[in-house]
Amino acid sequence: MVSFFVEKPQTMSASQNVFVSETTMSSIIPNNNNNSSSQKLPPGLISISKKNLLKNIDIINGGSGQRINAWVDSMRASSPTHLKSLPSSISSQHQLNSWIMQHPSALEMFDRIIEASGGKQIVMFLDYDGTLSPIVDDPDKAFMSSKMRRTVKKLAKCFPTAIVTGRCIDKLYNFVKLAELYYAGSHGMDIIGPAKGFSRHKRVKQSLLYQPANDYLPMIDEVHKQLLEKTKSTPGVKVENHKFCASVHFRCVDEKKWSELVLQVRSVLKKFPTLKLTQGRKVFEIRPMIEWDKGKALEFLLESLGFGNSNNVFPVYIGDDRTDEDAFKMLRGRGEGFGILVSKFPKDTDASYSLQDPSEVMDFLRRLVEWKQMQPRM
Ligand SMILES: O=P(O)(O)OC[C@H]1O[C@H](O[C@H]2O[C@H](CO)[C@@H](O)[C@H](O)[C@H]2O)[C@H](O)[C@@H](O)[C@@H]1O
Repeated sequence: MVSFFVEKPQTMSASQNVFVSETTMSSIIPNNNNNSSSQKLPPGLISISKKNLLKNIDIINGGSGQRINAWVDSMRASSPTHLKSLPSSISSQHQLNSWIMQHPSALEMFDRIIEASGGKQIVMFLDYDGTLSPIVDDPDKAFMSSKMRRTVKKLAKCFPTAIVTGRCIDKLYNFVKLAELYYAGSHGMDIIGPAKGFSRHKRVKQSLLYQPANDYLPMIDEVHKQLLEKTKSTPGVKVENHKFCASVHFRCVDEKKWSELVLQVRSVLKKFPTLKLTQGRKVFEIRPMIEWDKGKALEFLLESLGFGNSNNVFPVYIGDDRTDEDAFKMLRGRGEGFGILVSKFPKDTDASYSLQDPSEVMDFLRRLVEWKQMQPRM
């Protein structure tokens, strides 16, 4: 259930408090909150196989120690560098090589990628944390290097470029400071287009494109407040308000305290049945239970750019996180463009290529800029 390499991203529903493996969805859980046993899936409601439902039934009924352990296992698995999450067989060079063969380096395959784009309009989608900036302990210090900023600025001159992130746009903009980009903050629930004016230091007014979770604003404020209060006794925890979602970081929480943290988070979420919980890199993400994610944001942006029904577009999405898988999957489904996973470790992914870290991301973006600048102007 929790092996990092074989499972798709997991979602924990706040309303039902069950683990849901998105790979095994088959039948639909009746919505306990409205006593409906209808088989119709309301927007945002998740489905789960009967087998998994039975397996997780004790969570619905209050949860046992065993289930709390499942949460903790999943927290361990959220970091591929965590030794306990690495099945021993994966450590073999053979397995590693075979993963790399399936997800070759986007740098090494650069020429083939350009060939595949076949003269179509390349549109760039970039995740922020772990993609444009290195992962650090303090989320408030996840600075982007000036070299990376200059590279992204040049990239945006060559191709429409968007940053798609779990962070809220204001916090993200403080790091990126590029008014010429599209931004999809709060996991794509806050989308804005490039500003007309430019300012390096101040966020100038940008055109608002889309906010599908507007109704949830007061609820996110409230859940953020309650999470802060509830978790304050746990050393190292960090709770962030990202406007349309909230994050509870456990990167700096002693592993011995993880089950305590799970209980704290769960006790708050029980009161918010229309919020769901997903997991990123050593972080719980609390999000509205609506059918919207980074993949939907990508699709929305392509449509806004005029490529809704066009086959003359080649979107490239670069990201490192479980939440980026929604965008990778969307691209696979559309059959155009592809995803690039930023990871040094094998992961189950819908991305086609890989890059090891943000410095390789920068090299790849630079090569794209150089290639574009060498093309004859149309
Ligand atoms: O979609 P992203 O741009 O990748 O944002 C996802 C989360 O990123 C941040 O957390 C991650 O980066 C932190 C700084 O390096 C790190 O300390 C943390 O462990 C990572 O999970 C951000 O703080 C979260 O709120 C975002 O949801």
